[in-house]
Amino acid sequence: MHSKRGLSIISSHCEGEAGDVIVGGILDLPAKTMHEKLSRYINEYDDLRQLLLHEPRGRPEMSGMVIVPPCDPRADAGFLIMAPGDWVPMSGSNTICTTTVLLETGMVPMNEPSTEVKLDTAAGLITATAECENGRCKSVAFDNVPAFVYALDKEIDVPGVGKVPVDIAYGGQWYVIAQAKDLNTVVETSHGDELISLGKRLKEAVLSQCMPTHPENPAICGVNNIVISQPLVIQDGKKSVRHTVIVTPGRLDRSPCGTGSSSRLAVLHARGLIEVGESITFQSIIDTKFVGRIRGLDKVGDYEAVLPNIRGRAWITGEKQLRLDPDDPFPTGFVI
Ligand SMILES: O=C(O)[C@H]1NCC[C@@H]1O
Repeated sequence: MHSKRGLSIISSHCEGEAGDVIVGGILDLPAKTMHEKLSRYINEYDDLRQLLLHEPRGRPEMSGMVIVPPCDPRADAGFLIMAPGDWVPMSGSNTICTTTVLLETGMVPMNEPSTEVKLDTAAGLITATAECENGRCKSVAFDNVPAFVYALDKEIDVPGVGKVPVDIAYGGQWYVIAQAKDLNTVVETSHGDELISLGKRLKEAVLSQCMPTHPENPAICGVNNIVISQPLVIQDGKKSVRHTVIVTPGRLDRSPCGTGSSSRLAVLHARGLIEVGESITFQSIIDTKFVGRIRGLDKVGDYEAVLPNIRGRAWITGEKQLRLDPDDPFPTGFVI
């Protein structure tokens, strides 16, 4: 076997959402901040993202993480997130996958019954706490970066639907949140193609009207993904909401989406629907769950922000050595 490139990968999934964690075969690109490091990887290693995530090696329904040295001295490790459409500053399901891989492979020492792991990301420092038993992570809860609302009830003209109110919020990535009933749809897998098409149209329509921009880092701007939601339900005093997230360039998140759920915590708090310390269950389109909680309040620039905590579980699914044959006609894969 002759290879031009090789990557060592531990594969995993978090609540159904696949995340491949690259543990070897890619060198660090030193930088002062993780966001600068992310920019260097985008400029110098985007071929590796395409190699891993595009067909025939990858598929749109997965992400890839690169473990790198952190820039913040408080962190145990850094990681950068490759999505099928681009690189993103933060991801919830992938934080849970990465924490699980770091602890279950011994890259970060595991302590039972719980281990705290500090992870440096391009969005900021994340603290993950894993409940550990017999060498395994039984759950991972992470303190996300502050989440805040950019707009509530913004009227958007969606082609083929008409005017619908949407919320726009940041939770580590930028989200547009719409109600399924306003789009004449339901959050069910049988409506998958329709949900993806609506998500793409919504994203384009929002971007033609505004450009959400992070006040502390203007490079974090635009719209990453779309949340389409069923109404919030209160049963026996417990709050839950079923939603799906249309991830760029157009596929459904299998998990309840940690950054999307964080952005929803900011919106729910702004609407007076959830208090600090209260929990809410976010349910994905395949019925998997994250538990979200607001652990406190903060400010980001002039925006009132909430401090989200998101809990879920990941499982390691295998190990692989990805190779690039010098004669392979698809060194950066292909997208259909
Ligand atoms: O949990 C999340 O934040 C995400 N899952 C895949 C797409 C998003 O990054």
